[in-house]
Amino acid sequence: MPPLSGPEVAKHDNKESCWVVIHGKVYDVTEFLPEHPGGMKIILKYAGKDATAEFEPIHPPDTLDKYLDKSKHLGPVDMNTVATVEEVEDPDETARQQRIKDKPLLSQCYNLMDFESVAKNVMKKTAWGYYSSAADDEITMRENHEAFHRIWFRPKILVDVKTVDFSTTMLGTKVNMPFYVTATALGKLGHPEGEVVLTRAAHKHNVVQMIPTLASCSFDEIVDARQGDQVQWLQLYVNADRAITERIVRHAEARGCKGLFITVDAPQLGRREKDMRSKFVGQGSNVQSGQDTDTSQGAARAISSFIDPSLSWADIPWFRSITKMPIVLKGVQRVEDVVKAVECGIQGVVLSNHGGRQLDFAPSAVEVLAETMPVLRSMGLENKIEVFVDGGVRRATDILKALCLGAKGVGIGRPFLYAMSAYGFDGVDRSMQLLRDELEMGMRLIGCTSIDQLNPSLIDTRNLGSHITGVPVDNLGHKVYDALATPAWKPP
Ligand SMILES: Cc1cc2c(cc1C)[n+](S(=O)(=O)[O-])c1c(=O)[nH]c(=O)nc-1n2C[C@H](O)[C@H](O)[C@H](O)COP(=O)(O)O
Repeated sequence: MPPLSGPEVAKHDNKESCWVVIHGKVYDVTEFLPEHPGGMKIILKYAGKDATAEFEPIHPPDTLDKYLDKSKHLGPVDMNTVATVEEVEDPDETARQQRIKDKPLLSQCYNLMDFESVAKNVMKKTAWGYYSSAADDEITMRENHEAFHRIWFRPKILVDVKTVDFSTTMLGTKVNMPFYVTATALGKLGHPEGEVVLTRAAHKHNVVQMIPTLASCSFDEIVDARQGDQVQWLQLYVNADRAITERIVRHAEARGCKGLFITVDAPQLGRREKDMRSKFVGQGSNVQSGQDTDTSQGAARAISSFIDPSLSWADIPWFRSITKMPIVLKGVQRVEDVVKAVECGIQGVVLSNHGGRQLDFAPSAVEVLAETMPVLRSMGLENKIEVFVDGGVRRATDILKALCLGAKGVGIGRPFLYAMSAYGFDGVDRSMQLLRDELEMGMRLIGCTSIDQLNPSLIDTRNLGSHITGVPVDNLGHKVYDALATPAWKPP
């Protein structure tokens, strides 16, 4: 059968008959329109045209094979005859391209915040809006980082610190540094290759990568990018259709994942206004024409309608029945739930508030950690469960403070996304090298030569719980902090 022609495809450009072109193939998405989590508008914008550029960053390549009935796969099209959506000349985009050309040299990035600063300038609005956004007033996102500033060290002196070793183990895996690449969705919003860039950097530095359910790359692409005995964990959003969840978990175990991290702080994805705004701005033409644009759908809300809000402790035995992987609950926010996790036979928890992207005014992970570890020790449970933290970690001193409090390891999210978005693999590689250098310096200066020497006596947490205490001015953080991304309207 000869390929379809562009004019033929262009006839199907409405709600009654909607065909799109993706990677040179035609798909009839008419019946799917009302089910699209991102709403109908964004598909109809590309009806009868080539939608590849819009589709690619948000959807893993196997999405259509997995979720669109084969009868709707209409076959190849002659791409020379296909209309594209003429993007109106966007002066902002022209200016962004110039900022990319003018960005600092990679060697001029000296810390994780430097990458955030560059990323803010070079990323597309939608990508920056999605990565940098957090819930409501973003108080918890800022508190995550500021809480570390309320912890001070009590360093030891005259310790032979000639040789320092900051390797450790996490869920039985030996890693070179006590942090891992945590799960963050939609990697291709920041870099055309997406999460496999993080896979390569994690391999080079022998740290673990947590594969997100909502990755832009397919799960198998990310696993196939693994090298040697590199270890990966799976982050799971539980689907209301448990058969789909079971299939995902069993496949991850079969592909060699060494941990199942069930995200428990997101029965519904949080309300992230920068994400919503930038999605709104992303449909700028609607704004200019005064058309009503669906602003209820940031990227987050649009891609997460499958998540099951009914997930509960009652589901834990079922999870234990379908996998032998260690199970970790990601997004635990109070010590009572850590104790309950131990009672349920769970191997680990990540104390986390999702980078502030869920419940605003949730406590910082490090504050929950300071509350949790003494209780576990008093109950003789500290060795029954591995406790990880994530959120706001931007310095090796943040990592060392968490380990002194008793954390097994630390997850890092946005910094690696920003490094990837600004400089690709080289950016993530340098960010991990910078953390390595800071870890070595930090261990030496607090007088420790190995991770097992880190303990609560090396820190002063008396102010940790006082949220109104004056904290050192976080100049770097304030400089890059972006309260509004780009407002959907120009203030008068
Ligand atoms: C920055 C970011 C975080 C996301 C994230 C996406 C981005 C862009 N996404 S989200 O779209 O649903 O919100 C996920 C996710 O897929 N699953 C998850 O468990 N955590 C998700 N998180 C939370 C992440 O795993 C860490 O908890 C958080 O990033 C730690 O804070 P920092 O960014 O300050 O390191």
